Amino acid sequence: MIPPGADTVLVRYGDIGVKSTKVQRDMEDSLETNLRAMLDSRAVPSEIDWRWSRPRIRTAEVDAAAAVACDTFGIVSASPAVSVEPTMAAICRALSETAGALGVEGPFAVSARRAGEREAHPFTSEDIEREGGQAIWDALSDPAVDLDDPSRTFYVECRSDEAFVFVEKRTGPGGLPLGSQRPLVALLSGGIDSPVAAWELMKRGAPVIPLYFDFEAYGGVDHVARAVESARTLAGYAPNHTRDLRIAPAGAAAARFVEGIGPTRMLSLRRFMLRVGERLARETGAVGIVTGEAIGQKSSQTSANLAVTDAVAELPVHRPLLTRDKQEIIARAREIGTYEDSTVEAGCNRIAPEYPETNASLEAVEAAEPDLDALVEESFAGIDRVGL
Ligand SMILES: Nc1ncnc2c1ncn2[C@@H]1O[C@H](COP(=O)(O)OP(=O)(O)OP(=O)(O)O)[C@@H](O)[C@H]1O
Repeated sequence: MIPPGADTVLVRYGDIGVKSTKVQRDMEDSLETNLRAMLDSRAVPSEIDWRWSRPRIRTAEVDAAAAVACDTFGIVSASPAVSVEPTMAAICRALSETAGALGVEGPFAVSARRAGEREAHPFTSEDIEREGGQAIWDALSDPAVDLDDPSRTFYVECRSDEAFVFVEKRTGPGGLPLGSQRPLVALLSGGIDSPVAAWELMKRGAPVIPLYFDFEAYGGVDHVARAVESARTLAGYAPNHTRDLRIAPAGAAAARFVEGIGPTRMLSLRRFMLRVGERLARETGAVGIVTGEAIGQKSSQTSANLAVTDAVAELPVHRPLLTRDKQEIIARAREIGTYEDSTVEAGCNRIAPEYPETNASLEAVEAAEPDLDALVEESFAGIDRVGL
């Protein structure tokens, strides 16, 4: 719901606000840079005006700008607003026009916040709520007030230089600005889970370097295309950070594992992927790896098997979906727009053995495993980049 004449999007952040002054300032800089890049990449003409820890986006396209803000990591909520002079008359006029244009089904309430120097305004926030409420009452044909359970709340934010009227707070992702953490390599399969896992780490500020393994003869027909689409959707949240997908050839490794390893095959495959991921991390300055694994979701993801998988890695392996149920992951994938890219089961179905081990020991895996070094080097050397 957009007030008539809306010209500004008010933006709020959460976790950034509890940091020390210096960290907060650095994060605000990153947030502004990222927001600018997001607005530019989605072609929303706008200016960002940063005052009192509260970014304001000035634009004629408030709906589009609010949608962009709500896709920007670090932002908790955004409100399309109309800006007016910080006087009672101007505020009441804006409230009256907003109520007249949008109408109200059921009772309404006014919630006002007056900030800035006391002497800047000869009125309090309670005054705004009372007089503004009267202005709305007069503008409606069948008005009713319910401060505890309104069907619409009219918000007023009054600062010393400007006041804003708005009626909604759209929810953003929250988290921290992208780039406030060191990057991670994201193993991106094009399935449902791994794009969600990568997004969760991006939300906490870590840019990702997406890496897809092409199993060639063992992969599905459109696996590469789906991985590219998932990576492209993720890159849409990170236009100034993620610009390409790395594709590592993995057909030779898959063939070796299929021919030579029985029940522990998938664990060696995961260990191979982690090793290539680590090679890429070291080359790109990334400090860890992200996967979409969740405890017990597949035979390779039992608590015992994850321990064996991790034993091959020196860098930390982040699994933000570790404790999530599939339905929760699907809901998130729909929210962030990666579900459509990944609706066909991807990954390792053609490689999996008939009777996979669910409780492997490191000794058993290592005994069955060929020397990974050469396979890792070959795959790493063949990595290709696809622009997103
Ligand atoms: N082809 C691949 N390229 C890159 N990473 C992969 C690939 N296959 C699997 N992975 C990584 O290993 C994790 C576990 O593999 P699994 O077989 O469960 O994946 P999937 O079901 O194919 O895809 P997803 O986990 O994304 O739904 C994935 O979440 C992903 O991080």
